[in-house]
Amino acid sequence: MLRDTEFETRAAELIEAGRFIDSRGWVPATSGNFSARLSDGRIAITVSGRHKGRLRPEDIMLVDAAGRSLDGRKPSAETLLHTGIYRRYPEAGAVLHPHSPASTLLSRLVSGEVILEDYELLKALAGIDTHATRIAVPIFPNDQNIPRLALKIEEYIEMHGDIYAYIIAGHGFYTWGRSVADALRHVEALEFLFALETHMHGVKR
Ligand SMILES: CSCCC(=O)C(=O)COP(=O)(O)O
Ligand SMILES: [Zn+2]
Repeated sequence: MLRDTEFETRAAELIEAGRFIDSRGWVPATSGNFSARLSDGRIAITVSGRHKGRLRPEDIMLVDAAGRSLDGRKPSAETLLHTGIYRRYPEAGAVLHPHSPASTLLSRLVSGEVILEDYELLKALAGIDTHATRIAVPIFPNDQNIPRLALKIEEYIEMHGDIYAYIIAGHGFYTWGRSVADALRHVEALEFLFALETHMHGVKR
């Protein structure tokens, strides 16, 4: 059988990203999910329920652009959030979803949206070249009905324009990038900024 080298390369990148994200404590107890889009439109995504810091090659599977399993296994319960992002952002090559403490806590302190502005680290986000930037990260109420949540997110972007990330309240956040490395840089930068915002809320109280 022919080897699917692009799939294997992306899977290896997702496994490495998972190790890093777990080393920071951002995917505890099997939480989180990761994906990368291949050049033919198929999506490499984590199998549901696996520990994302201890992924093996067999823990990454393939779905089509609509999120249907291509090998009979069960993809992430949140696959439709990944496919929604890929549909909206044709340049996106990877989506990462950590259950990070700062994003989760911040969503308890702030409702509606988190505003990030005047931080040098905003320049870690693709296309931003000055700290004098203001971005809104929307916070959506958590929902066990993933198709409904995906639709809500799609409608928000349709109405408000492009975003870099979104938080699901009491749950975690989603961000993406052209490559796994880009998406991982976004995860790291955003989690740092969410932590600062969380501390600032404590200081202001
Ligand atoms: C134990 S975390 C609950 C499910 C979740 O939010 C998550 O990110 C992991 O689900 P998956 O099906 O992708 O393993
Ligand atoms: Zn989750």
